[in-house]
Amino acid sequence: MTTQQLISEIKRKKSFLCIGLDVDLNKIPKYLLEKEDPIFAFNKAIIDATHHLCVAYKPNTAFYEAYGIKGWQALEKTINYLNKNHPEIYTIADAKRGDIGNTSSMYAKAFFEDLGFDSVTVAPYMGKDSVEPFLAFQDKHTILLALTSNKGAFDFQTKIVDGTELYKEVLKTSKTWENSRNLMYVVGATKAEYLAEIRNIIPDSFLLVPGVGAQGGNLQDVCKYGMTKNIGLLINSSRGIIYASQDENFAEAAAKKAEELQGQMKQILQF
Ligand SMILES: O=C(O)c1cc(=O)[nH]c(=O)n1[C@@H]1O[C@H](COP(=O)(O)O)[C@@H](O)[C@H]1O
Repeated sequence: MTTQQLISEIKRKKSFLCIGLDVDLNKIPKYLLEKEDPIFAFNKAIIDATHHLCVAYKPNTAFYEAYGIKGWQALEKTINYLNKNHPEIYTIADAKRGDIGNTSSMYAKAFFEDLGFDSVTVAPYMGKDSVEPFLAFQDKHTILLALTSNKGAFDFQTKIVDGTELYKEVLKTSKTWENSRNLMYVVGATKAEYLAEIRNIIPDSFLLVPGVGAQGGNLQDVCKYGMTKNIGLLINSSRGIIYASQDENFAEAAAKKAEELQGQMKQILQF
């Protein structure tokens, strides 16, 4: 999907919500465990109940890899279900990959060609030649970790290197890479106060902003400092939406949580 198509969908749905499909078998309703594929059954119910409220879904691959071959098959069924039934929805493989060039090319093929995701999250630590193989794919986005939502972000990302914070160096340098127009960036919702300075470096790029909900990030603050004339934000919530209830009504409960966030987004988009 192109950035322009994503912007059009955000305007049409009055939503820049991304729902994280981080499926933990210990947290889903017990009766689903009897199904042939509990993970896919859970995802399908969540997608069916929430697709009109969000513009993106983000399965974090850890939650699938943890269940071996069955988990990977559930991930494949989930992306196929989305691509077939809701091709207008933007899909993010949250895999946080990045390796030497020829290995990164294989990661990119896995997520863009084999699975057919619109985007994948990538760590910048190994530099230009580890990221450019992802950027080479047309109409696919590479979402680079810039300033993450966790406490450990202060271990390296905010350290001063050659007079500037490391995460700012990541933002600046990545703009010089080939096909950098295909970049988006991760900035944690818990770091909203950093967004004004981040926007000085990347005024127009889309940001994936996780950390609203379970991690305590605030939607209004993120929008105040991070929103652009083309919105420029995808706000993710995973646990705060998908585990709203462990009863049979779990999908309805998730939709209610998604609707609360989407309602706030609709208000913000009016101004
Ligand atoms: O890349 C991410 O999506 C990500 C980056 C980051 O800085 N912080 C962060 O929480 N995430 C992911 O976003 C999701 C957040 O989940 P909840 O805290 O349950 O909403 C998880 O899949 C995390 O792995």
